[in-house]
Amino acid sequence: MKTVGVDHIGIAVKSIDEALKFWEETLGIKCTGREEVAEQKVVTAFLPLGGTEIELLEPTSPESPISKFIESRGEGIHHLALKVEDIEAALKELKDKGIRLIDEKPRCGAGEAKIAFVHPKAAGGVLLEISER
Ligand SMILES: C[C@@H](C(=O)O)C(=O)SCCNC(=O)CCNC(=O)[C@H](O)C(C)(C)COP(=O)(O)OP(=O)(O)OC[C@H]1O[C@@H](n2cnc3c(N)ncnc32)[C@H](O)[C@@H]1OP(=O)(O)O
Ligand SMILES: [Co+2]
Repeated sequence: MKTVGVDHIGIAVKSIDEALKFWEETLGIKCTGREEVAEQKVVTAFLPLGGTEIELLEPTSPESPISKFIESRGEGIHHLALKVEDIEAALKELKDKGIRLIDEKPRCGAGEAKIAFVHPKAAGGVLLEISER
């Protein structure tokens, strides 16, 4: 599986506006845009930083995975996304290795990326996203 870098770090927040007061105003990291990803029940805000990005994730409904995460664990780091060259090949390789996958097929992510999640139990407690842009 060819991973080519950290695509982004996903951070669960109750309110992107609220969170930007810290990430933009206090730290000076600029938000380059927001995008709703309806399938994931989130609005995302991306803040490019040194070749990777911070992805702020705000839930759009109580059924959103982000709502559940915040309810049980509070706001904070939600997932790590690795950039891969070929997500189909990566998923096949992980499946062949018996790695527990949340998504066996890629789904639509922000910025027209193809994304898929590996279960946290298979990644040492980290929710791992793989992303092909
Ligand atoms: C827009 C897009 C993009 O970048 O383009 C995105 O990022 S979308 C980002 C939002 N979408 C997603 O997260 C989709 C993938 N996530 C999921 O399918 C779900 O959230 C799961 C990760 C399967 C968790 O589901 P759920 O909360 O219903 O199950 P659960 O509470 O029983 O959790 C199962 C076990 O995983 C742990 N767990 C849950 N969420 C976790 C997380 N974010 N990081 C690490 N561990 C986590 C729980 O503590 C529990 O462990 P214990 O049993 O030890 O207590
Ligand atoms: Co993500």
